[in-house]
Amino acid sequence: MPHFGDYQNAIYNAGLSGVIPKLPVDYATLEQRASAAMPPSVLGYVQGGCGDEFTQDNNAHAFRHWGMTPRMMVDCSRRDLSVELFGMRLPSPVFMAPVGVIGICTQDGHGDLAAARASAETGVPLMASTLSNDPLESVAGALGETPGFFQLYTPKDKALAESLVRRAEAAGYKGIVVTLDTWVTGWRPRDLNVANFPQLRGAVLMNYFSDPVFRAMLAKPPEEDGAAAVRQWAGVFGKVLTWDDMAWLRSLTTLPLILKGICHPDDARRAIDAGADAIYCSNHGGRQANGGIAAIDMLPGVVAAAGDVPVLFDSGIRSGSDVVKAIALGARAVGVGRPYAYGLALDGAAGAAHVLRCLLAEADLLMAVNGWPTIADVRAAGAVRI
Ligand SMILES: Cc1cc2nc3c(=O)[nH]c(=O)nc-3n(C[C@H](O)[C@H](O)[C@H](O)COP(=O)(O)O)c2cc1C
Ligand SMILES: O=C(O)C(=O)c1ccccc1
Repeated sequence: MPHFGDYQNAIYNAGLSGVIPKLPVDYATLEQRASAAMPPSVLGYVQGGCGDEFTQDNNAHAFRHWGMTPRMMVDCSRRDLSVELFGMRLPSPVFMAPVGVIGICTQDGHGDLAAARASAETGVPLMASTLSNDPLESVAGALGETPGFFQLYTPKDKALAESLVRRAEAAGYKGIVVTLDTWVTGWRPRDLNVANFPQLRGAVLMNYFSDPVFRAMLAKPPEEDGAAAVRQWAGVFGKVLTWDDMAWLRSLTTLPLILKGICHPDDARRAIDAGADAIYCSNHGGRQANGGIAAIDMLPGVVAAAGDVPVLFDSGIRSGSDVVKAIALGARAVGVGRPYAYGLALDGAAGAAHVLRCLLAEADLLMAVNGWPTIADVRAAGAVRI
């Protein structure tokens, strides 16, 4: 049976013929390489966060304050990293978080398709953002056998929201992720200092421009008057959602409904009472609010409140060990954000696939060393504050 950890052997064996990995295997070097290669405006948008980026830094740093105790003399020669989610069996607990500018992370402007191909290649699901350079149908078409999820930014216009969800259902996505924390953009000094917001420059709006409800709002089609289409987008982008909207959100789809951005146990309980199928604990990678608490430190409270309802997690995952810690703290599945965006920027689909394979290899080998043959064993072992 192949293991994710086999990627390590593949690297060492290639070294015997003088071949070293095209991209680094660690996040710090990957980020450095991406910083040198990406256009400064795109890099600033991806790498930056809210305020002085304390929350963003803390998201990653906080993993150092959680530790795990190894167990010996356990037969870990076969490992199984698969998890069950919404009745599907996923090969690993890792997914690609929705990242709305991956379209412009590759030089050809088709980073969304490249991410979808990386998903097809690795079996790591993609959460396809509403903000995409290719229509959600084309992205779905590149996912191969790997299940995909559609992330909805709920527009002010309900008919447009419904149209996007119908399209996602028709395209075969397996769940709808509604992001709650970004109806307005957080204060992002890196972007503000260069007055750059890619969406207002017309980037990554193809799901809107291809939507019949959106197009009907325009005097002229986006192909004829791009500036007016962007203005219309800015006017319609972000609906202020309240709990009163929950019944409507739930009624939008019979697919699993996942609420992204929940960090407070009371919000988790309320979402579940109102029919959410999963809670997605995330602080948007520290891009939205510079509140200070690392997302991983809020995960245990959300997991306790959610009971049997699956909790997904992202914000600060930089390594396989981070993945394992998040699972130990109760996440059913773990999202990766910036790391795969850098992989895309440096080497397209192959770069993203490499980043994911490295994370999975490290997670698998950590489980092997620490005596946890399955994800259930990781969860049972737990993690402690150090
Ligand atoms: C450049 C960028 C764009 C993002 N766009 C979206 C988006 O369109 N929808 C969404 O729900 N989250 C979006 N996110 C947030 C990610 O889904 C995720 O919460 C975050 O990246 C996790 O933190 P990490 O990048 O530090 O791992 C974006 C994040 C980044 C870095
Ligand atoms: O950049 C982001 O994090 C993001 O998701 C977003 C999307 C649209 C408007 C503002 C922020």
